[in-house]
Amino acid sequence: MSTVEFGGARITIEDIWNLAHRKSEARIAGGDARARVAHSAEIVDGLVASGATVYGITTGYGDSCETEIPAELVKELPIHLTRYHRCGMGRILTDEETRAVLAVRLANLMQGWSGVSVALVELLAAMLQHDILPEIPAEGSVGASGDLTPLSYVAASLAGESWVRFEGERMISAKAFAKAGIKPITLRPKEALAVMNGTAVMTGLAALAFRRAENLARLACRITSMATLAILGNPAHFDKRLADAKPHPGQAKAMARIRGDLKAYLANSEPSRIQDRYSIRCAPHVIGVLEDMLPAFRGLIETEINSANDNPLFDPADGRPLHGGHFYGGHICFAMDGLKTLTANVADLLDRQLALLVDKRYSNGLPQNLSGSEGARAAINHGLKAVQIAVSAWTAEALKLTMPASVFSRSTECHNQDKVSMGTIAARDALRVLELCEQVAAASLMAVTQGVRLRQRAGEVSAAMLGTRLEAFMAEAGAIIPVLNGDTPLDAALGRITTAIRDGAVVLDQEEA
Ligand SMILES: N[C@@H](Cc1ccc(O)cc1)C(=O)O
Repeated sequence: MSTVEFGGARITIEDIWNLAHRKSEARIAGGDARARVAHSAEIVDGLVASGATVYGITTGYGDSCETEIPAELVKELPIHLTRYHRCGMGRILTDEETRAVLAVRLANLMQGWSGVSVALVELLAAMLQHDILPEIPAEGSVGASGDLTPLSYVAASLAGESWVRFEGERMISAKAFAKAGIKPITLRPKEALAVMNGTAVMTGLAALAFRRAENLARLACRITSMATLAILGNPAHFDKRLADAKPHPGQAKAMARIRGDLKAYLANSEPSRIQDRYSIRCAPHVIGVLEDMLPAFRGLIETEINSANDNPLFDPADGRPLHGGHFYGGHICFAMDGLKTLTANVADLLDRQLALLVDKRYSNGLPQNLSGSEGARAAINHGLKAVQIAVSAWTAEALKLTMPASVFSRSTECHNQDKVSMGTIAARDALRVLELCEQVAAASLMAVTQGVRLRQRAGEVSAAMLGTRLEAFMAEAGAIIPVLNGDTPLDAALGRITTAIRDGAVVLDQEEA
């Protein structure tokens, strides 16, 4: 297993993905990184000893920042923060999502600006190593004192309170730690705030959503190539000269992938129509917007991962507390609002392609509903009729969720948090939209594969037209995509294909021709 080192090089989305899927192991870097963290904790110790007034250490939280905490109660303040914030509701984050959240928070705290101890970051790393996963309810964050409520479950579990999942069982974290041979910590001044007052939930979810969107963009190109072949469409729509004439790089990339897939088809066929409908001809223009925005989204997500985003921060140079608002998740919110709109548009594109494929009036000779049934029994078989209806439902649901979350800011917490990001809602929406998009992509994959198979059976697509790349894909995808010659329930197969897409197991050999 590879290692992701925290406190060393910049942490990437791929690092978070690999940790979330247990393909990598977390480790705290030695030397400077630990020293940085230790120094930050010493700054807090010094401030407490000096009797200085520091927000969240010697004051109440949020709007209660003018309440002074009696010196003898300063130590007790942190655990209170973890307790009163544990009012989360909704679904519990999945194992992958929870690991992503832990990993992002670890990356944030390792910056050395947050005043936490080495023991705390080591315990967070140990939770990842032992796979002790706090139960984090998804709802209750406005995304701008960071993710206070969901992260309170992480802070509480570090202190031995609150539920975790460990070795397939649900238990209080202290018990899981004992089983794993590690110890909970007593949260020191500032530590609960440092864990909770930041953007790690939305950012962890965003990292996962990003990877899935990236896969979806590639897959949508392959599905478009297969759909073009299935309707015997015109591969010249993806000509390099067209790409050069309007050179958005992401769009050009999508065009190049499709062109690469259809090289053999272009060389060995005559187009049936001078121009195909937009869902084919403009596919690179839909997928391309997503492709063009992904690098920008990556930049926003990775900057957030590699940032200190709580409050207050402590200047490592002179130990001064810096009171600011870095817990505000506006960048992640916009990335996720954008991502969900762009991915839902891809689902819509695939839904329209499927509408062409199942309809005899538009499919250029494919059987109605792509049914593979022949002879007298064809009358009782309905092919992918219901699958197409379902795809329309999934697409509509995805499109409905594209309402931007960021515009729903509302003043809360006695008007201390009077402008908030709602980034966590945007990230959750994005994941749900992706789930629906992956279902649409699974059904589309099933349909285009069926379409090409039917053409092969009818002798209308030869091996020369298919080319080696699509032939290999047909063989590989064929392992999970059933041949549909008669009506049969397709839910289990769709479930398997969807899971393979979500986990990145549908590997595409794409050449950008
Ligand atoms: N820490 C936030 C506010 C906050 C923290 C905890 C709360 O319960 C409420 C608000 C700030 O810096 O303003």
